[in-house]
Amino acid sequence: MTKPSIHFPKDFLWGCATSAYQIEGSPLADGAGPSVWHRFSHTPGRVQDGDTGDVTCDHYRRWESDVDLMQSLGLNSYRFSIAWGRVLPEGTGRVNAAGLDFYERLVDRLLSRGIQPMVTLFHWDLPAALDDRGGWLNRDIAHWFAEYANVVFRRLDDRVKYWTTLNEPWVVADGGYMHGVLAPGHRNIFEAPRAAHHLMMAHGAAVQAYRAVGRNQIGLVVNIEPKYPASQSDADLAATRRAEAYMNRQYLEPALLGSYPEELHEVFGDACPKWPEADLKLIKQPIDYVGVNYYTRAVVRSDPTAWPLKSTTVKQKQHTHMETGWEVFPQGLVDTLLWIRDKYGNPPVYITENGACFFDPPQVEGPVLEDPLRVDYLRKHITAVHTAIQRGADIRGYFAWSLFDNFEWAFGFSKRFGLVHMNYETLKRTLKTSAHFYSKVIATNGAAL
Ligand SMILES: OC[C@@H]1[C@@H](O)[C@H](O)[C@@H](O)c2[nH]c(CCc3ccccc3)c[n+]21
Repeated sequence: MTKPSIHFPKDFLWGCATSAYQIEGSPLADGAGPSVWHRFSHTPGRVQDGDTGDVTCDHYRRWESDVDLMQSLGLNSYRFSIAWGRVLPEGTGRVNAAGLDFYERLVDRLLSRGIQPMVTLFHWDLPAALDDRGGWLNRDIAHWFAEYANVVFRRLDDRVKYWTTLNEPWVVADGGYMHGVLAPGHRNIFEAPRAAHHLMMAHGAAVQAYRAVGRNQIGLVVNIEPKYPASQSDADLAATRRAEAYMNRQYLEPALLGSYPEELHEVFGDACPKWPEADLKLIKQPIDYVGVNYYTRAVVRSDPTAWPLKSTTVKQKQHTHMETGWEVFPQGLVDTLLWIRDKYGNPPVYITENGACFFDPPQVEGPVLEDPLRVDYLRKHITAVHTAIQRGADIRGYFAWSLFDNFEWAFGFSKRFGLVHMNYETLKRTLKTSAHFYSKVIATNGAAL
């Protein structure tokens, strides 16, 4: 039987995603202020092998040829983030013209090559000067973030059609304040829900500010990892509900519904704050789309000794090279997209990140580097997106994570997610077979799957 031909919607966005601290390098160039990730990566023991974002892909200096590479792949869109500290070195107040100019030139070159920018305002690299004032633990950060957002909206909204306020507030709150494995490295269950709440207030304040000056689309990007119970026991079912509330609903529901899931009381216990209704009204500003970052699923088992969720995830069969062994599970993406369709009124969705790191085979030099496992991963997950579209989910774009191998936060350069290989000594970019595969998928709007 011939394979049914796959086609995506006519104006579907096909892109790659990156973030400022992970690819730019030159973190203090041209008047930029340091971020919490500059400090964190320069703190011994925080990042594997002592890696930092000082150079990484050197995109801050190679951006012109990098945009040309994106064009050669046939991308019609590119998701990147703006480093807050390049624009406002102290986080508020003084604007650093050179920083804003860099992003304006990048946007102009993307548009000249037929590539739509999707711009993230915050992808974890908070200005260190604001962390010194309490950072995400200070309620004033909602105003600080809206001030920064306004500076960028006023300069670029005539050319940027797709804005994102925050990338993955869950990772910032869980990694940066609950477990302390990401910047700013706090391990405190009383801080985590407050950081989470202030992140969402900042999101709301920026969306509210956008409605006064912006004419395009703005949304929130969340990481969703669907949770499946390891058994049908009451304990495993309850643990799965807690895990789903803590990661997948804690941010989506205040943004879309104006309320927090009840299960958070079980997670945070007496650390669970009570928030004024006005806060939730601010957070629930109407947004134009939901950005979903999907990588894997979690099979959840109750574990009363595990902090703070009293649950653990059960390792599955085929998984990627991520330390936690992220399972390759494309059905989880279908389930996630249909869950959003059904539970939140079928909002417009972009898959703002999807990808995998594998132990790619030993890299021999040459025009193309073989990465068959990544090709298989992308094929299965892009097919999953198509399945969800056929079943009525309103999916409008897909961004592969990532364009380049890059700085993978606390894992440093040890994890490679790129469709394009990065040689960190020579900074040579080399396409992998996954880049060629993705180019064909884009050129045929999905038919080449
Ligand atoms: O780890 C790969 C990428 C990062 O490089 C991006 O900066 C970040 O946006 C991003 N988020 C996720 C998923 C977050 C997650 C972490 C832990 C467990 C489940 C999901 C994966 N990634």
